[in-house]
Amino acid sequence: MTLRWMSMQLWRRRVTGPLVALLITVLLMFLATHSLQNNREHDVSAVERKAQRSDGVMHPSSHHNPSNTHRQREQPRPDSDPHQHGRRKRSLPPIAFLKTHKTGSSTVQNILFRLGERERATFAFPYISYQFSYPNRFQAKYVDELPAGSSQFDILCSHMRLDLPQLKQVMPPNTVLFTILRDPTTTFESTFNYYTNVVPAFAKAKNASRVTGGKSALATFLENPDAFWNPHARANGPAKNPMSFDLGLNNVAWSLSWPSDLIQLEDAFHLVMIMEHFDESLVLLGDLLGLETEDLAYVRLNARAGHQVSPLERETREKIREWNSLDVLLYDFFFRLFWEKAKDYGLDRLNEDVAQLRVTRERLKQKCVSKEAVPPGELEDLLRPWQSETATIVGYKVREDLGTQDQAFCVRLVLPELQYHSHLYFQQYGRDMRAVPPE
Ligand SMILES: Nc1ncnc2c1ncn2[C@@H]1O[C@H](COP(=O)(O)OS(=O)(=O)O)[C@@H](OP(=O)(O)O)[C@H]1O
Repeated sequence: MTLRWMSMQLWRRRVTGPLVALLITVLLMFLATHSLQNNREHDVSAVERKAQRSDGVMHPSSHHNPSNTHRQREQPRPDSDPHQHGRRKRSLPPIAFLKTHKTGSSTVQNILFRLGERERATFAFPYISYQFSYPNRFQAKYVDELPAGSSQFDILCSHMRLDLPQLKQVMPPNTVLFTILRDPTTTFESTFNYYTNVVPAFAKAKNASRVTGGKSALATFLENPDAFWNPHARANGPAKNPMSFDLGLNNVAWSLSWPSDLIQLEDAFHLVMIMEHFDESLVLLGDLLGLETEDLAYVRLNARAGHQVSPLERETREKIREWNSLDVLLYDFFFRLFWEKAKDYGLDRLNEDVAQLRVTRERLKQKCVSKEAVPPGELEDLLRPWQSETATIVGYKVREDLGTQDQAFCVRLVLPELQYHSHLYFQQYGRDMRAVPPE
């Protein structure tokens, strides 16, 4: 069975699925009309409740934020709006961003961090450290408590392995859920090089490469991945089909439920961004969330030093695609869906908005950044991205001639994930984050 064939089957299901749903809806409408004619005393409030329940992607049966424990904010913040539980300046919908690994997700997260901080959103942070107990499947109990005065979580955007029903227990019903995917070849290459010492399958290949005379760890691994990979080792999750793994799919092997699991994801996600079309993705995101162009401006974060990234040879690319065939399927599926959404938005309109975003992005970069691609050794602690043992991650220097307000904005624009996370956590809870307990 070829990937192209499987991809076409999935695509056909997408087209036939809505047709079947339409037929069922027509049938139900007919039956409902019939029943209404026979029963004039039908329960209007039940219909309203149903309409409210179906108004969004999340339908939690037991919400993590029980209203019976709701505590009112004792001292509303200065710009409070009584209609928005005294917190928001704007009506931003609740947001859940599935932060996939090595896909440009830290850049997206930084946009959400800035937005959330400015809008005084309540973040759903991990109970411990920066991730929701990754690589375990997400559980509602991995989320820290709702802070005093907040009635719901507004933004969740830390790394997790997705479990939709558990996520629905945490976030409100009208949450906008989105994620980002990247070409499976470069995703895997980046994952391998960043996590060489962390993922056991990769570390084994690295050790083996020491005796294979000059071959890189990646080349050694790709020659015979199964020799290094134990699918039962917990930390080996990202070693094969890392994006499928993060989305909670079976990443080990194709299974009969895979297509329907994928369709479920399609139904649940409002948008799946494509890293190779980052700006187009942001424009669609901005449209979903009602954002201004300035809100979407960014600098590329968490990038490896240029000398560590060399173009992959054709044979290597093919081997990576073969090893990660489910990620190829996943990516191709959402790539097509992305361009369907882009067409619905209007391609001319999209191009215009992308051009405007790029002008804004460039203007803000000129205003804020004095030097880019700065090696970690030259950066002060605050602006130094976390370094893996096997990859050098570069950062930015901020201009020194800025006024206080501009400096506050510019530092946030380039602030690495861990520093920004700690800052927001402290701001939200008035205490430091919990560290991972020693094993
Ligand atoms: N806007 C934009 N456009 C293109 N590429 C981008 C962008 N933002 C981040 N990146 C690249 O994404 C990689 C880092 O991804 P993540 O931030 O998701 O990594 S992490 O899992 O949070 O560690 C990392 O890829 P590699 O450099 O190949 O490792 C970044 O360079």
